[in-house]
Amino acid sequence: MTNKHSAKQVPKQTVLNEIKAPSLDIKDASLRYHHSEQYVLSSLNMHFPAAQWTCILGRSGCGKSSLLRYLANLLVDKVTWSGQLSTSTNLPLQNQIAYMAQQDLLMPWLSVLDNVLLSEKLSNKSHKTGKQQKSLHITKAQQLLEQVGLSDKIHYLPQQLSGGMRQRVALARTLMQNKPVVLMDEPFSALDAVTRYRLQNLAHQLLKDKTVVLITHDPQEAIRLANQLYIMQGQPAFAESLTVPDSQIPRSFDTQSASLQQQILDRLEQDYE
Ligand SMILES: Nc1ncnc2c1ncn2[C@@H]1O[C@H](COP(=O)(O)OP(=O)(O)OP(=O)(O)O)[C@@H](O)[C@H]1O
Repeated sequence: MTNKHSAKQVPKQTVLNEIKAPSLDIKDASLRYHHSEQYVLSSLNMHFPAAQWTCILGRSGCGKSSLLRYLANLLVDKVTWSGQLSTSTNLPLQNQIAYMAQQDLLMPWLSVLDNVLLSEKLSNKSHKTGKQQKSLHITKAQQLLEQVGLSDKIHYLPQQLSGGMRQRVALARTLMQNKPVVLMDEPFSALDAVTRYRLQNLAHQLLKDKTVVLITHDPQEAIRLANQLYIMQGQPAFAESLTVPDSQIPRSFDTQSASLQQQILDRLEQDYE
């Protein structure tokens, strides 16, 4: 077991996208932003099973993004964290993670294609990549853009796209990274219902072997995709696990999922009282 973002070095030759997806465990954790007296998270216990989808729901402002950003190593020097964060592999977590933020974070001066290729380009700067490898990356990026329905927009700049299209570019960029752990913060929120439905299916198919943590405000989305479902509630927030139906994912809506949806809404409503 490895403790959180440990300084252990990954061997240079290690190809991260070939690493088996790890499970993640959080034990009795708390998180507080520096310059704030309030804890955002407290007594947090969560288990993200290897190669499965964990969905997290919770009232706006309860700390879901803070948790994901901490896991993505984006809150260094900004928060005080206590508690245990461990993974089932002996590798630093930060090298295993692809993170898709709530805002698409696309580079405005880069084309859609170059935005999707960005992480490859950055890593190519440190590891020399041959022409053949580069052209494989471009083909893969084009395929992903086709799968998210943007093959006719690959040379557009982000400002020429709608919010939902930008979200699809961000999804393609996340898939392109091919990391064993994928953290997604409301990845489908700006999409129309049918595009959302299709991209949920696509993401599920393409992220089959990954450990996925997905934040959503949509109970139906969580029910469709979750192997494991948490509701974060309280202030500071803790996480409660809810049992999901033992059915194939992505789930179709049936009486069992309707009853889970009611349970989720009841829990969420309680948190506003
Ligand atoms: N950089 C920061 N410094 C101080 N406090 C912060 C910072 N970022 C977030 N917070 C506070 O942490 C709490 C949790 O915010 P967070 O964005 O994690 O919530 P959330 O559950 O993701 O909300 P939403 O569903 O609206 O995205 C909020 O009270 C917020 O004001």
